[in-house]
Amino acid sequence: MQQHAEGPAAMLAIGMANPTGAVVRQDEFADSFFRATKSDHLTELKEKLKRICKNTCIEKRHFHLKEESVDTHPEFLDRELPSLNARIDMVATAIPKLAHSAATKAIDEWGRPATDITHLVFVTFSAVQAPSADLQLASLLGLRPTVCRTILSLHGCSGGGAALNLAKQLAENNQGARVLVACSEITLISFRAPDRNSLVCQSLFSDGAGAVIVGAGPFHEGERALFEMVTSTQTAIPSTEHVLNMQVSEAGVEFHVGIEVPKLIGQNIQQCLQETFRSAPVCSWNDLFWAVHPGGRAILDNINTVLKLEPGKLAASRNVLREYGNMSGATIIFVLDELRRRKNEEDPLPEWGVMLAFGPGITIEAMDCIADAKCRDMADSKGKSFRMRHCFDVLQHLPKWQLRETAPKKSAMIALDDTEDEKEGRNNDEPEGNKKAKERLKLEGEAKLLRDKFD
Ligand SMILES: CC(C)(COP(=O)(O)OP(=O)(O)OC[C@H]1O[C@@H](n2cnc3c(N)ncnc32)[C@H](O)[C@@H]1OP(=O)(O)O)[C@@H](O)C(=O)NCCC(=O)NCCSC(=O)CC(=O)O
Repeated sequence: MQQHAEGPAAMLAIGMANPTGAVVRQDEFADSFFRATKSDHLTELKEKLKRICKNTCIEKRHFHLKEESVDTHPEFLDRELPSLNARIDMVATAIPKLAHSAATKAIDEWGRPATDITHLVFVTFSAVQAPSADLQLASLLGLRPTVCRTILSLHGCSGGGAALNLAKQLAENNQGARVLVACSEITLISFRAPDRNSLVCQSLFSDGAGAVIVGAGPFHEGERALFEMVTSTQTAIPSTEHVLNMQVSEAGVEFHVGIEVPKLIGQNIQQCLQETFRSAPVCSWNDLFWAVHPGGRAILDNINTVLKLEPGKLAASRNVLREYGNMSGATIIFVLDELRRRKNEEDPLPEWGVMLAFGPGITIEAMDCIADAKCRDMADSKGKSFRMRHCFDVLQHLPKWQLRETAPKKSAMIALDDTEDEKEGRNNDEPEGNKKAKERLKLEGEAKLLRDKFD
């Protein structure tokens, strides 16, 4: 395998799945949950959960665990009883099976054999044994025995973002690599009886799996770039480890979600985005499409307010929250799927956008992405002409002072279109050094023209 691929990685196919165990309407959740956990006598807690559920903007959630199965596991309801082994036994087959449903859909859409997958990045917070669900998934899908597997555990809701980030690095640094990202989350590992601190988690979390095929050029005939993955960053908000975390104990996995999570994300999101878009500044956040992990309604509301987003900008996230709840790391893949379906509808999506996921730490995974019809058949266009046009679009809208600061740097990173090379009589056999020097001269010329226009 050669070291580097051609150009940035792209998401080539997406698949999702939910367990068939139970679909619970949010307005019936408190009754069902208190009945299953034999907690109906805790009337105050139940009323509070009902109030919280009303404000989540969730309509229904999918679960692997059926209400009647709780009866056979009294240890799930009593913190003093060890329950980790029973939980692990139950999720050991369910997690890879759910991942398999999502991955099969992604592979079908991709249209190539599963044996062409070179890397598997598996995400789950239920992986507390080895070998784990990643090996089972590889076997269920019939992947090659040489497939390079990595499992990301306990990344919580940022797991999907972290896996896509890693898949981008793998695809870009290994020519010909095709990476399967699979996130499979089942809340059974953390299911427990209600208490004051866990009500918010109980009102939000649900089960689901998402899968994405990631690859970089050269692309095979028929491969389409749904989202080109441009720049990714991971930011830990300092001193917030105590605010959002997960603990594994004999009683299963316990989430701690502090009340200050939405506020902290709101306070730090601008700075995080500025880092992601450092080499390609954005005129207005409203120029982008948004794929945001819907951790909770209040998180989306805060992001909306802080970034002054127009109504509807977070519609894909809100829709996924409404239909499925918070499926932890898998949720961001559902949001990306929702967006790619929207981009085919009448109201076109902006070409450039950002994906955001949040997890323990508090960690923010961010990636700027390009969703554009012209990039879809990258086997022909390699997406280069789009990036060039896009960068100059951005430059044209920058204020004068920012243009002066940015234009030379910006232009230096723009790749030239092959067809432009041909038009100007450039020859592919020309020495690399000559070609680069000519590119630089041309780009500097174009940047100067733009600067002159604004001066
Ligand atoms: C849950 C909500 C929809 C509830 O909406 P409301 O409009 O009712 O909000 P509210 O603030 O008035 O809260 C209602 C009641 O819940 C309590 N409350 C709110 N958040 C709480 C929390 N995190 N822990 C404990 N209690 C909490 C409030 O004190 C209040 O109690 P009282 O009524 O007694 O005054 C919203 O608060 C929300 O979206 N919060 C964000 C949830 C979040 O942090 N999600 C991230 C999940 S973790 C994730 O996504 C990443 C990961 O897992 O890694």
